[in-house]
Amino acid sequence: MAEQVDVVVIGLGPGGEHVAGRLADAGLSVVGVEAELVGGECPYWGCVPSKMMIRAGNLLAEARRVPGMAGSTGQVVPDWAPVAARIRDEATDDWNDQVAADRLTGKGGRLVRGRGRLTGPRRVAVEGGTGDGSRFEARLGVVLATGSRPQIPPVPGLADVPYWTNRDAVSAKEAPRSLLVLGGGAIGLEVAQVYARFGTHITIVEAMDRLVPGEEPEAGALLAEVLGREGLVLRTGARAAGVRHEGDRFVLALEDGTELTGDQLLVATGRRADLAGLGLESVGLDPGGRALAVDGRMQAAPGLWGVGDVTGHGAFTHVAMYEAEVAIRAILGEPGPHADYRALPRVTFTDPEIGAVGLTEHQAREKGLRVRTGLSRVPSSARGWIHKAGNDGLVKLVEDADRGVLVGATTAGPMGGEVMYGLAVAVQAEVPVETLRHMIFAYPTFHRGIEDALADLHARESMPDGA
Ligand SMILES: Cc1cc2nc3c(=O)[nH]c(=O)nc-3n(C[C@H](O)[C@H](O)[C@H](O)COP(=O)(O)OP(=O)(O)OC[C@H]3O[C@@H](n4cnc5c(N)ncnc54)[C@H](O)[C@@H]3O)c2cc1C
Ligand SMILES: NC(=O)c1ccc[n+]([C@@H]2O[C@H](COP(=O)([O-])OP(=O)(O)OC[C@H]3O[C@@H](n4cnc5c(N)ncnc54)[C@H](O)[C@@H]3O)[C@@H](O)[C@H]2O)c1
Repeated sequence: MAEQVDVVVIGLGPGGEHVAGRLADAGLSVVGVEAELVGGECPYWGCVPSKMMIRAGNLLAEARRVPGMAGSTGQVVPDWAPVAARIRDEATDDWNDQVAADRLTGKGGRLVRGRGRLTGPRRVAVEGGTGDGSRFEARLGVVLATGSRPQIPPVPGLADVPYWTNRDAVSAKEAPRSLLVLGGGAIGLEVAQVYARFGTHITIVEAMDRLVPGEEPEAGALLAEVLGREGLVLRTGARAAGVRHEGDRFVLALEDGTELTGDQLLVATGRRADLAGLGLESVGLDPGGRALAVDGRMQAAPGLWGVGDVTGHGAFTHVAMYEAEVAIRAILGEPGPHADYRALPRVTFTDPEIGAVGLTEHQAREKGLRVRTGLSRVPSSARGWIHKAGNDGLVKLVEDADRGVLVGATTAGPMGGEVMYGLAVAVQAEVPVETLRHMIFAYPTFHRGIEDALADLHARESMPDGA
């Protein structure tokens, strides 16, 4: 017999936990089903521990910038032990989710441990865990918030070697002597730069012709220059032909015949939703898709919603939380806008940070917009010049020239992610570029680079093609 409840949430990462907690708070009877840890990837193996690592790596880099700027530091001696200890004790409670589980039950939600699967419209079965065999019928419906998992490329031999994913990279007890990194995107670059700062010899292999290929080419070029200066070996436009594990070493063969070796191999080649096993076919949906298709209110089918990485709108905690809010409103029957991704912000927390919002120049041109861009460099700004060591960065603006509004922007540099915020407002609210150009920008902030980029944009207005 299926137990009657109001809502079942399958997967309690940032998106699912938020939906379950808010709906329980609102007085609904809510069951949250979780196969691993309540809280999901972000707090235990993603955002939080990786940003603790980055904080530590950045401290080392700043200390190394002292000579010539503020005296001498003697020698900075990196030690991974306090980083690993912070991640174990402060971030993850040694990968124990009791605090998060109590947070949900404290709001009146019920936690069922196990793997959830749809068995029909508004029906869920749980397998494994302490909830094994439970059956639920959800009066209002089911929310799928099952996240994503690493996408492992079909490189010959890869499946047979003990490669690292993000989970191993954030839970390592010591920094490896050398690390091969497959993938020059967000995870690969954040992790690679940290470990390099702790003395690990890094080689990054990226299939596309530049780093962070989803972002502006100027951002990729900037990171390549900085990381190269810091001693990381970069192989862009390189395809892996095979992997083997010999003794304790990984050997990564590239298509051009080069063989790279390392003590560890991190595979960071993207993440994707795993729809198989969720029982989507029982509600007439395709379990073979790349992501769960949802409408503007996060609805995938009558009585079925999806939030977070599973929807494929951008694998970010802030997207999961945003989509959770949209779904919560839909389930509670509250008014509010549909999901809107025009000003989707993202930050790659390398040093320099790469902040970005909305469309890149390429994406804007692909959409058929008449595009004009403006660029400024952080070292040429007053604050960048004062900052000196570690001042690499740029601001790039992408304007829809016909409408006179920004549709995208990139802010790379010290605190690049924070500098992006004002531009996110401009993209979201469609603030006219003319209005932005006549604002007062505080002196000498990093965000004054936006004023310089706006001036560059204006200067290009008189050019023949406006580009
Ligand atoms: C190394 C790394 C760094 C990151 N850094 C950032 C960052 O700085 N900023 C940022 O915004 N994002 C970052 N992300 C991305 C972020 O972690 C994810 O976007 C976010 O966790 C997605 O939340 P979610 O709720 O969709 O899913 P997840 O966090 O993936 O959680 C899904 C949950 O569902 C559970 N589950 C899956 N299937 C079932 C099932 N059938 N039954 C029951 N439970 C199930 C899983 O066990 C998991 O707990 C990072 C990711 C990684 C890997
Ligand atoms: N700061 C953040 O917000 C943050 C940090 C880490 C992860 N994340 C999220 O997690 C997602 C996954 O991160 P990721 O770095 O794994 O993915 P990614 O999509 O950011 O980067 C993957 C990279 O691997 C490359 N690649 C793919 N196949 C390859 C192959 N066979 N050989 C060599 N290179 C290959 C791709 O061209 C791409 O550059 C991100 O897209 C992001 O949404 C966010």
